[in-house]
Amino acid sequence: MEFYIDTADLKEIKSAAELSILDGVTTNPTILSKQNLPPKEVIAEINEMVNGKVWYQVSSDTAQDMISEALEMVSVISRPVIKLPMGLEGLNACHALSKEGIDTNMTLIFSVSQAILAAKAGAAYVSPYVGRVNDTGWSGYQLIKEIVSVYETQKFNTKVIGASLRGTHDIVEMAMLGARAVTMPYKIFSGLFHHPMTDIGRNQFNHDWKEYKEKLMSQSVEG
Ligand SMILES: O=C(CO)[C@@H](O)[C@H](O)[C@H](O)[C@H](O)COP(=O)(O)O
Repeated sequence: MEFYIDTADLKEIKSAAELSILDGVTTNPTILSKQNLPPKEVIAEINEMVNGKVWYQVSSDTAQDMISEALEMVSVISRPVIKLPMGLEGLNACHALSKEGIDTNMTLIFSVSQAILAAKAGAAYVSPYVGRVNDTGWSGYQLIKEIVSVYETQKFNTKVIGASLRGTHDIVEMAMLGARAVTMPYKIFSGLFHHPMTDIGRNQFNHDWKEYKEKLMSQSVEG
């Protein structure tokens, strides 16, 4: 299962990149708009910091413009994944870029039919927006389950990446439902390691170990 952080914040990326389990960084126009630098510079900096895939989402309107925008970004990324918004133009651009051997992701996926089209267009990944589906009163988990099942039945190679995830539990659900990848805000990523019982257990072990060593020391002094 691949793990990505969904951010363009360089401090967060630096800290996450220190962990060997990180597979890369995903971005979108909203995430990049929070930075005060031109997108190409931000993406190039992220690429320097990360030993993994860097995802860039095009924001042009036509397939031709999406392809040009993608190729410009690909020039500054070692392992690029180009995100294309679901729709006719996005699908055509996905097909063309995939044929050129560039990894693509169809994003803004809210239905199984969209996921099928993305796979047929050659997308390497599809991003169903789990949290946003849940927000509308439908089940994002059910959507993931159905897409994973259809991909297995049809033997599509496209990987499902759970996006718009809101908590640790979402990551566990994605793993259980068969999503091949997840992307999450830094806050969730850094929280995955922690559990209060782990902290209590570690403190207890450290305390007992210290007492044990002190006891051995005092015995050797007495002896
Ligand atoms: O689609 C991908 C990556 O495949 C993500 O970057 C995706 O854009 C983001 O996870 C979502 O836009 C975040 O959604 P939300 O938390 O704002 O609802």
